[in-house]
Amino acid sequence: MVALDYPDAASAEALVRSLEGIPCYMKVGMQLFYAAGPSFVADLKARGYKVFLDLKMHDIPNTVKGGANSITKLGVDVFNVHAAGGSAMMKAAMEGVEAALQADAKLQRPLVIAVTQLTSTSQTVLNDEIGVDGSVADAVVRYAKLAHEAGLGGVVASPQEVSLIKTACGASFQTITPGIRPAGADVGDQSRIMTPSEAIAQGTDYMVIGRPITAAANPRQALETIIEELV
Ligand SMILES: O=C(O)c1cc(=O)[nH]c(=O)n1[C@@H]1O[C@H](COP(=O)(O)O)[C@@H](O)[C@H]1O
Repeated sequence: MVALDYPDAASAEALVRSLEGIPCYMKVGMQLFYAAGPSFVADLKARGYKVFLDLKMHDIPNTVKGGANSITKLGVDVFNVHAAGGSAMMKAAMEGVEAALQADAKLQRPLVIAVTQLTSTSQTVLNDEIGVDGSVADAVVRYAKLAHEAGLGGVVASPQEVSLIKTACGASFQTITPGIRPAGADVGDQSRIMTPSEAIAQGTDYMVIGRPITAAANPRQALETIIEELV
């Protein structure tokens, strides 16, 4: 999943074109969605791309239900909420999806996933700033179980936690992992990272990769190199 973290549709479109023909999901996050809106998503879908709409909803259940309803009508393949919103909020998201599907049989069912602990969150930040005791891994697994029980299809976590999540929630519970950094790549603001091949070895279902591709001098070559190293 390629993170299209760009300020406008034109720059994102240039990246999409440069990757033409390589099978990957396009992830539209808040920077691009707030600037380019639903029409950019609709355009990607019309051209046959799989789309992960990463808006990380976290609000009261009724508001998230409405948000999930609107997102489902956009026809995206994957979208996310924050597990920290709790079980009622996550169940409300699923209700919003169901209502949209019942109203329009032509809509596809999106995979709804929950963000556990952001991959930028370190052990120190979790304990000393956020004030959550215990290990990051324990906090991630707790959120994963909550999301699983609420009926979601998977979670966003670091590849470091994939095997623990699969053990706790089952092999078919999907893991979507950012925090991917090829050896020697700039870590930036990420904290819990792994290389693409390490993430695959952990059993991740989807890798989310942004700057290692988008900030490269030749993004297509950067993605092809990552893929070549995996096969
Ligand atoms: O939900 C996400 O996609 C997400 C969750 C998380 O915990 N960490 C995380 O980095 N992301 C997103 O994944 C992408 C990672 O981008 P890079 O760090 O540039 O590879 C960004 O678009 C983030 O918004």
